[in-house]
Amino acid sequence: MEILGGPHYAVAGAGESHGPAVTTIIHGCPPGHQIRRAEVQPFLDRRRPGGNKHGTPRNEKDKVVFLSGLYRDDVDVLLGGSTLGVNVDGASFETEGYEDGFTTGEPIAAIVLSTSKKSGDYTQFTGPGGEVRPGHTDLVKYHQSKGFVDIRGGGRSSYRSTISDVIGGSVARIVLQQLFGVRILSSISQVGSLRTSMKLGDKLSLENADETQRQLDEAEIPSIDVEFAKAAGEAIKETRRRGDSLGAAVEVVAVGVPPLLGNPLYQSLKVRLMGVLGGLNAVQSCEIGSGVDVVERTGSDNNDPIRHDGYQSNTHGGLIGGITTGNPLVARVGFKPTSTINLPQKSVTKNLRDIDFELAKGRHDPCVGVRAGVTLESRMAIELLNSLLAYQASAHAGDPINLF
Ligand SMILES: Cc1cc2nc3c(=O)[nH]c(=O)nc-3n(C[C@H](O)[C@H](O)[C@H](O)COP(=O)(O)O)c2cc1C
Ligand SMILES: C=C(O[C@@H]1CC(C(=O)O)=C[C@@H](OP(=O)(O)O)[C@H]1O)C(=O)O
Repeated sequence: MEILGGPHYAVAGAGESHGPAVTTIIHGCPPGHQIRRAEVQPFLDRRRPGGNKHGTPRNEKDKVVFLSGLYRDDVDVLLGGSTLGVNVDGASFETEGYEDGFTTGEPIAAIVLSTSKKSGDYTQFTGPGGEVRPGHTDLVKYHQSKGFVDIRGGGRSSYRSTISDVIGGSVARIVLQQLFGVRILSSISQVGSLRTSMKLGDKLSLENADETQRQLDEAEIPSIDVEFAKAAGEAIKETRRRGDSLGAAVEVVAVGVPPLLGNPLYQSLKVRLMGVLGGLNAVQSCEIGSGVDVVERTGSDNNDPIRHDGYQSNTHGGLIGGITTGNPLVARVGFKPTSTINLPQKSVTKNLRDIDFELAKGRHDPCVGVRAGVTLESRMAIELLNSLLAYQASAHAGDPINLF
């Protein structure tokens, strides 16, 4: 089953890129946490297509409506904002969504409508004679589903599916911030051969998290290095003009992480984080802490010295033995250049006839790293909250369980 996180905090999603909507259900959110729709929306705004001039020209507003799992006695506040309307069999129905309520522990459902589709752009991919984009899922999905596949916009394989990751991750990070002050940010550290001169993991602290997020939001592309962001923006623009695309690397860092979370071996937080970050669309690498740089070091260079008040450096990236140390969790994720490009390529049809492939139409991201950060943060939040709940369920360290 395709579930993100779990078994304690889990996010299920449904919906294809050109379908009517993306639906999300969150299981296992503990009760008593205030969730305001207006606090979740900004995370979706960072993910949405059309939100950054260096992303896809598809422009979705991606407004979220919450349908369940929240409550408060003051129903005017609970219902005071969004509505959801449908027209079926000639009749119209409209109802309120939840705007501001407390989690009840019941499943939280949410919906985001898809309203800016150009499905005609995908006719060249239709049927057994349909063409295959090298690097996208067209060929494998067609054969895996025995031809019964929604080819429009990449269907379920589209980055659009990560709306669910971001809704589930937003609720998780709000809960983690309310409980421990945890903050999770990301910064683009490389575009093509251009690299940043600074690392988010070296800069981010609980004290500067708000200011750092503001800088990231204002930069040309979300990076803490403003000069790099400008140069990278130019490189992306120029590459898109030539019909090509660029790869990128994104750092994702959590601060305020409680220590001792995570299993030690086969379900360790290292396994799970590398899985969810490394498994995101278009990702080809995921490093923790100093990552691949450790290969060239000696133990004496690489070990983080420890004093009574903690680790004095962070090559380990917040995880030892798959368990959090309380240091910032640091990961660096490498993205391939977008596969759908406007240059001629060698390919096949779905029934394996050789063709010279050329894209007829379409709206694509020229560098997927530009919009990827918030989804990496969300996946990290989901895994962290799941580990926290697992710890609370198994550590027998809490208060005695009393009814009266
Ligand atoms: C932020 C983001 C945006 C993306 N946008 C596009 C896009 O516009 N066009 C495209 O062909 N692929 C895009 N992708 C990549 C595809 O979703 C991905 O390559 C595809 O699902 C196949 O998965 P794989 O590359 O992990 O093997 C995007 C990925 C991310 C992370
Ligand atoms: C729709 C989104 O991004 C899409 C991700 C995507 C892909 O192949 O992953 C391909 C493009 O789809 P389309 O051709 O339908 O516009 C992007 O625009 C989104 O992020 O919500």
